[in-house]
Amino acid sequence: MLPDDAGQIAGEQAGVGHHVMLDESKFDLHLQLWALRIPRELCKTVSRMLNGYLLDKPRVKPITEDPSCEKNRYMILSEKIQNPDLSDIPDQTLDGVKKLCKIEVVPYSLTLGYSYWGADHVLKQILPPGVEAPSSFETIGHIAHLNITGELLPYKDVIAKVIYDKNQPRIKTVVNKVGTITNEFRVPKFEILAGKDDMVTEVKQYGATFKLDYGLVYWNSRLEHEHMRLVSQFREGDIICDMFAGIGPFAIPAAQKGCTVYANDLNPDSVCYLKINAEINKIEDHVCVYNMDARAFISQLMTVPGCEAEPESKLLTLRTCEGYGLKADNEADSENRRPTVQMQEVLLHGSKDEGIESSCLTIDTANVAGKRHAEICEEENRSVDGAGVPAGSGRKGNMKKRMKGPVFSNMKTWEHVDHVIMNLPASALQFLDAFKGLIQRRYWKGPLPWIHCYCFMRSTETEESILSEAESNLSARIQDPIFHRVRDVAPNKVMYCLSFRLPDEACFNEVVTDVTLQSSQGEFQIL
Ligand SMILES: C[S@@+](CC[C@H](N)C(=O)[O-])C[C@H]1O[C@@H](n2cnc3c(N)ncnc32)[C@H](O)[C@@H]1O
Repeated sequence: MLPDDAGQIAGEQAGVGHHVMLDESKFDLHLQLWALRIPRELCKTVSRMLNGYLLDKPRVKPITEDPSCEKNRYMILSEKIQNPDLSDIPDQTLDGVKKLCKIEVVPYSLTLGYSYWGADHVLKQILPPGVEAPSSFETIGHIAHLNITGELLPYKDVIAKVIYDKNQPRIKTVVNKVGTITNEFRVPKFEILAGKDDMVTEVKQYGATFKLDYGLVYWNSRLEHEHMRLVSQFREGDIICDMFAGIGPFAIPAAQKGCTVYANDLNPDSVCYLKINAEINKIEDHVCVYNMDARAFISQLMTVPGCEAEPESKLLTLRTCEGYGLKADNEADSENRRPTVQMQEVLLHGSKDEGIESSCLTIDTANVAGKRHAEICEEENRSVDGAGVPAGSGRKGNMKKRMKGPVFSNMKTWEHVDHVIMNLPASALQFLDAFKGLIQRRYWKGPLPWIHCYCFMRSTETEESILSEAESNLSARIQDPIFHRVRDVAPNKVMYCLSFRLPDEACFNEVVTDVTLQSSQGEFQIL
């Protein structure tokens, strides 16, 4: 199909070594054809009559302008019509045409160039025999993500150029993943191979829009179905904690569904885009964004703040002291009764983020009213320790915004949460220990949360071994675990979602937490 010297393309280009150039002219295929000059008004009828004898090539129209006269058209004949006497066409067909008009045969040259051929075809010519062209690439907005390794590496630039050329204007940037992901934010390193150096893009998933910098945050379009599968299990009004939220592919659709979402990520860039996405999708009132380690995050949400715990604490302090033969110091200063997990800076601030800083401050509690009847304790929460309340920069303007109407701080996450999402498959199982002794029974209302913990299962592992790891980290038996196979990540590695109801014994802390007691020798804490 390609011109005679096309066979040399691979050899020549491979010979250049690590910088393979693409000579587009090598792909030109010159065809010497015949065409009929036909009055334009007869073209439709004649093309029906000549069905099977006209040029039949994808993306090439067999009827074209006659450069010498605009009243006529050229009808390009197929390559199989070799002679200008048209002896390759049956007389009967030709007679039919002749009855309509005089037939004039003209030579027609056609060049099918580089732009004509598809990417697969071009790549096949470029790569040496036996070297397989990349069959597909991941698309993230305007970015094409390639994973070129091994024997294809010397051809990476030329492959990228072909993919760019053949997919523009949709694809504007072609990148290649470099090395394996080692950083905790799960962001690969990329090199830009073709197109513009612009990693900020937008993707759509089930009606939600996500803006992201593909070079700075984690994103995997292949998880789209999983995001939706999980969110479909949530109900309007549910309270969701997303411990590893990324830029929000669970959090945003959950909020769109009317859930109240506490979304956290350690990567400040992910958090920045999470807030932007909450804004873009107009659900900033339903998403409260945190930027901290997942353990600290869940601990902070589940810890009963001092203002709530105080009366109980005093009572329990007395009881405990009886048990331990200690004298309670009910006058112990309020500082010491604070939860051991301290409030951390949550929202990004600075002028850049000002517009979205109030994103979690005006939640419509009507949505959750049916499920939660939280008392308003906003001021106390803030003044004592603010657990469960996202901290702002402390600037006056923000405080003002916070005072308005029903807010996220009305929520008492230490009383109820419906679902916890843990999508950090490489290590989420190890984070399950964060739930040990976290929830206080006397404050909790309703069933314990569902935990959706993502993990990888290697060929040496089984559902039983994963479950046993989860149980060991929780220090509790898991009842009725549900394993959902998410996707095959590598030949011997499968991503799973392990869902289970947090077991009672994993989390309830019967003994007083964070209550500082005074012994005769001095002060100590029971944890
Ligand atoms: C596999 S990604 C999942 C992101 C998102 N849930 C999704 O489905 O696209 C894991 C995320 O966890 C974040 N992460 C890693 N370690 C963390 C930690 N210790 N605490 C909180 N977030 C963490 C990373 O920055 C990353 O965005």
